[in-house]
Amino acid sequence: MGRSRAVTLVLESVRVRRGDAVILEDVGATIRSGRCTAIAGPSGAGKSTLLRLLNRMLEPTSGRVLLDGTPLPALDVLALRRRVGLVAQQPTLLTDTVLDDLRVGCPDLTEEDARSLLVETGLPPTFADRPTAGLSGGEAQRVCLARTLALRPEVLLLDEPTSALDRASAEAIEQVVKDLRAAGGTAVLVSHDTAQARRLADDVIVLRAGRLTEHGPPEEIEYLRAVAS
Ligand SMILES: Nc1ncnc2c1ncn2[C@@H]1O[C@H](COP(=O)(O)OP(=O)(O)OP(=O)(O)O)[C@@H](O)[C@H]1O
Repeated sequence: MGRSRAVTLVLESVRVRRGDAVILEDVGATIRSGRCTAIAGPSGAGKSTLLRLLNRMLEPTSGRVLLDGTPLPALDVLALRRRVGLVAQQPTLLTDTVLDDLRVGCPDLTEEDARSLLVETGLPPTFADRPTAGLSGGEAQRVCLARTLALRPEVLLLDEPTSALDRASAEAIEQVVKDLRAAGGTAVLVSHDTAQARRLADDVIVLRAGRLTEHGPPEEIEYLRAVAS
């Protein structure tokens, strides 16, 4: 499935507050098009928060996020979320069967395409017929990934996509990221798995306590050396 084109996301002095708590402070970064960027850092550093800013699941308290130079609030939010698809750590399934779920944003998706999207994410094609109730966390997350891929996003945002998976299933997800990149798409991946970040990422952003402390190619990132997995 081809994706239309790669896009660049820019964060400008982004700050996120929740009550008195500062979750992100003065974060500035350019997420390059056609690349895979991994967001790394300790638990609670603000990684998921940063990811959610990139398709307006969350608004910054101050600062801006731009897509190809346009501030996100100037774009239609549903169109934005089709272009910049987020697969959350806690997946939400919306309908009764997997096939219906894959068709939520894409009603014309053929059964054949639905089954091949499932295979892409490491699930058997027969999964299309399964009820969504009772899926495991890892299965539900992969159905959400397949649902997002059905929209052919230009940017794929993945929050810990393999933390609940065995090695073979995780490899399927890593292949999805590689294929997207090979097709010119952009991926942003939150991962605690530093070996995975080294395998997949062209660029790594490190957050610590809400601040961006490192940004560059994996071989230059001290955090990946310090926290080897
Ligand atoms: N709605 C909220 N209200 C208050 N604090 C919040 C809220 N959402 C997130 N936080 C806090 O913001 C901080 C960053 O959360 P976030 O989920 O972005 O971290 P993370 O780096 O993705 O963590 P993990 O690796 O554990 O998933 C955490 O301390 C979290 O408790």
